[in-house]
Amino acid sequence: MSDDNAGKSFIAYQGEPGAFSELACKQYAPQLTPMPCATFEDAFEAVSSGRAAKAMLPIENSLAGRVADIHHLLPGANLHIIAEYFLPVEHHLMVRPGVNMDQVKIVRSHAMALGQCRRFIRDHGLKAEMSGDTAGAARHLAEEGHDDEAVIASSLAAQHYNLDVLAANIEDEAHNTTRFLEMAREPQDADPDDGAVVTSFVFEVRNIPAALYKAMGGFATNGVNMTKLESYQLDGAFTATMFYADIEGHPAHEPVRLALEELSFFSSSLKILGVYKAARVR
Ligand SMILES: O=C(O)C(=O)C[C@]1(C(=O)O)C=C[C@@H](O)C=C1
Repeated sequence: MSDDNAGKSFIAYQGEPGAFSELACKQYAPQLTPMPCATFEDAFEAVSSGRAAKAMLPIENSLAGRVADIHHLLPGANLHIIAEYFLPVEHHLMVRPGVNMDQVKIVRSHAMALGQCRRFIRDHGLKAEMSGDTAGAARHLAEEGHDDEAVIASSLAAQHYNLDVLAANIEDEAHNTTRFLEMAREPQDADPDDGAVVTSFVFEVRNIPAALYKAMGGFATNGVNMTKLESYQLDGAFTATMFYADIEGHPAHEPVRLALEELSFFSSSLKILGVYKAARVR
């Protein structure tokens, strides 16, 4: 069997079993076996090398905002976005069996998860400490934690590591949702006639007056809706900015084609990351 065939049934994610990313894999791609990876780079590499067919990666959350590392890694990853998936995220506070709330002083979790439960953490006077993923924090607590420590993670993680849930649904808002991107080695462009489509791309402009205004002009004049725009610096000199954008529509549609053409005229680089079915109408 070739390496490609060996990896065909796996979907890579960052974190340990019980992580929200694993939950997203199980819900969106139940036909594939989730493959835990220590870092985002490892998940990208699993797909590039053929050890996994796909990767499922969080890109943004309705409460805590963007997952910064993914935005930095996407442009150079040489993978393609083939789908998006919105996972409602419910957080639970869990402890070693028998521990009660009065004993808990420290809470550990992924930075994004801590950011989604700020109110609970503050109201209970807990000291927040970051860990690589929610489920890894749960495993660590179960294996070698102390009674003054708690973890914020999924109910799947509580079951997996046999922890007691002390408080359920502690996210700051009930709408707490994380948007995931499914990535693959080859593009799988959506059919232009198959309903709502998202096109994702990165582009670079020089840090000079009106550079972004000009780059965006074609989207305004052609009536193309932009649903996400993130910027980040490319070097320590702060002379060039990379932008990540999502727009509604397919490059085969005339307004999108014209807008992208105008963008490429005003930007120093433009790379389409994926053209895929919209999971939600924005
Ligand atoms: O730590 C996990 O459980 C993850 O899957 C990571 C992650 C994230 O990076 O945003 C995924 C979804 C939730 O928003 C919280 C954490």
